[in-house]
Amino acid sequence: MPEPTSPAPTFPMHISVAEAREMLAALLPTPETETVPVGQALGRTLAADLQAKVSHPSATESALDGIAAREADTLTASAEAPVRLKIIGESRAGVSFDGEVGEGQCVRIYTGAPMPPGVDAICPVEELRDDGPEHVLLLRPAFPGDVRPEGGDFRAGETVMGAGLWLTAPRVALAAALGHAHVPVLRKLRVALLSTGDEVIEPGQPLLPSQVYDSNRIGLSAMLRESGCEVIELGHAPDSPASLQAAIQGAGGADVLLTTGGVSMGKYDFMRDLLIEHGRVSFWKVRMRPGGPAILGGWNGLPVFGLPGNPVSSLVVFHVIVRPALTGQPVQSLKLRAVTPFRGLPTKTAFWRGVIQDGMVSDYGQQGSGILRSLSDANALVIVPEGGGVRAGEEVDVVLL
Ligand SMILES: Nc1nc2c(c(=O)[nH]1)N[C@H]1C(S)=C(S)[C@@H](COP(=O)(O)OP(=O)(O)OC[C@H]3O[C@@H](n4cnc5c(N)ncnc54)[C@H](O)[C@@H]3O)O[C@H]1N2
Ligand code: MOO
Repeated sequence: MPEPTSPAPTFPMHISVAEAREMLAALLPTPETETVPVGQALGRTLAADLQAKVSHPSATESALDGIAAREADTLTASAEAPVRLKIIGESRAGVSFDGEVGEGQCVRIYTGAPMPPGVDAICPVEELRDDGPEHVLLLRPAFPGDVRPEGGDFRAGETVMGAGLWLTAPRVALAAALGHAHVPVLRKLRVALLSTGDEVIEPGQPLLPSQVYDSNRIGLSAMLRESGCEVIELGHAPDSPASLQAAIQGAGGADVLLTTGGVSMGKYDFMRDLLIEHGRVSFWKVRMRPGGPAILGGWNGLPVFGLPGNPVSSLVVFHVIVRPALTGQPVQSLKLRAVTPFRGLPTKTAFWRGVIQDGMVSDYGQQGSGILRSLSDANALVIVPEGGGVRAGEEVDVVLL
């Protein structure tokens, strides 16, 4: 049965989630590179490979607080027959011991301190007894394994981080450890955001019958910022072609416009016809639930992605289509055992909300696309492929929310 569109659709319909993601990504510009202080690089995409400017550790060092000795001198040490060594100095992080350690000698050493020449092993303080001011008794042998070799983490000149890497907090720390005060990153994508609908009002205003607070715009704006984007807030437009058109014109300078609402079949859903008349439609409808009515098109060269108005649908479409396209980072899924069954749909991939507990996932229960509290209570999307279905006890693919 063809969809009741007017004129007859000349664009792809009912495409797969992967196709939708690829088509959106293909319309986005490749952003230029800019340089930012490493402390401000969180959530950005690395634009070039990063080489280590230094080695880490910069010298062979101790992993423990104790004494540094020659392993061979300590092999017979035990609680019953301790080995006695002479302390000839101290090496601590930042202040190394310059002399050479000879047979029967040791130095006090602390975690991160360089190993003096001549020693190769560590005995920790827990296994030592003082024997006068200048000697120490070892209750067990010193171990070479408690030494961190120079360059054991990375070596100067080595390429440690690759272009395209998403800069998480640990990766920002690594870039700093490599010696980079500034890092090259892709410019933030500028994403214009518009919510639509006559019934949608700002939180804080009194709610009249049949109105709803604009939660989508707040949630999408937050998710965009989490995804390393610059958000151009276009606010909200009522359901009329003229106001939508005026609002879309306001997206000048953006790399892409995201809208929410007005993409389905209702008399007041204008997004599709507006794009058909004034722009272009790349696809309408994705074989997924929730989120089926999503639309992609263009308006005077500006890519326009219309998310459905239902709050859960807009979140799910953002998670599995928009975010990966904007960030270039794939959707990460893991396999978990299902506690409850999850139904499949014959012609759609289902993304059901789930709750992960004790390493297993169960159905959140209420799967309606308007159940907003599920976005807070659930912590996973359970993916059931088209025509599939999951029985309790089976493994299922899960995306963390
Ligand atoms: N006859 C059909 N009806 C519907 C179909 C269909 O295929 N045939 N698809 C359904 C599906 S699936 C979805 S999803 C929705 C999507 O519809 P729209 O994108 O046109 O969204 P609206 O009708 O504008 O709103 C739907 C719902 O969401 C609330 N909403 C809208 N914007 C916001 C916002 N910014 N913050 C919070 N809540 C919002 C709105 O009040 C409605 O309750 O269509 C189905 N219908
Ligand atoms: O996405 Mo509609 O997304 O099934 O309510």
